[in-house]
Amino acid sequence: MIEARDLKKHFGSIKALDGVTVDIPEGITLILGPNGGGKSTFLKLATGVYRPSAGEIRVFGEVPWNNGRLKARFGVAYDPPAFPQFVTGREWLTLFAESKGFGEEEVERVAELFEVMPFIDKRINGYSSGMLKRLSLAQAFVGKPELIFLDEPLANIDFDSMERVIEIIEGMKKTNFVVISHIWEPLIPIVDWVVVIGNGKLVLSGKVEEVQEEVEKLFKPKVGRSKRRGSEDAPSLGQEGRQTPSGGEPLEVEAPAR
Ligand SMILES: Nc1ncnc2c1ncn2[C@@H]1O[C@H](COP(=O)(O)OP(=O)(O)OP(=O)(O)O)[C@@H](O)[C@H]1O
Repeated sequence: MIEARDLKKHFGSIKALDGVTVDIPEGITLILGPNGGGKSTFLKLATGVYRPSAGEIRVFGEVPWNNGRLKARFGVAYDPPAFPQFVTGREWLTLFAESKGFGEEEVERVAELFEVMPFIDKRINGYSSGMLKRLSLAQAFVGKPELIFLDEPLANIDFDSMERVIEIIEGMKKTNFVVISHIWEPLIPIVDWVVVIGNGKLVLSGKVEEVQEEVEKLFKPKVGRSKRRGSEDAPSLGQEGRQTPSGGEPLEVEAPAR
């Protein structure tokens, strides 16, 4: 479905993508990688926002750059979402839907799907990050495109909404998805293919069953309690909210307000 051959995108001296060759099949693909690794750049090359510095990318066999006919087959939610500020969510979605040949009914369908209805008639400049994310998801799904690109669809939304987004993606069997997400673990059960991009290069690409172990090694969060905590040379925690550095006066630590 997506073929990249020695794909490069440079911004001055920054090599955002530095020779990526990868084939992404139909289905649901998850793109993973460290911050600044080149994932969003890859997505913007696939959606025709950027033109490659060198190499080639094809989607459904066609070059996306300057290709309105191909882009009409995509839905895209970028991260962070960008909208005009002084229109309402409904006005924006209506304008967007009309540009794709859809009307108010489709606006309400996607707004209900992502629970945008409670704030759809408010101006976008008053939206929270989660509201902006839900509006951007609704926009990407207008007209049930063949291929939907989602950059961080689970960022800034609450747990219930995350579950809902995952269910919606899973339920759309005829739609292909390319999803960039640092919150990857809840997506693994519904994903077919995984691509890892780091430092502008392809790190791995394969069926989820074949690469899951490697992915876990690379991305399982290592954040946790320090092993030093509680050891003899570490500061000891006494009473709640009170830390005692070795050899010093007790240090008052204000407990967070609940
Ligand atoms: N328009 C741009 N102009 C200049 N540099 C850019 C531009 N877009 C991306 N970059 C740079 O290219 C590199 C790759 O960025 P990219 O946004 O593709 O990474 P990413 O993998 O999506 O990162 P993250 O996980 O942090 O979103 C970074 O060094 C970034 O600063």
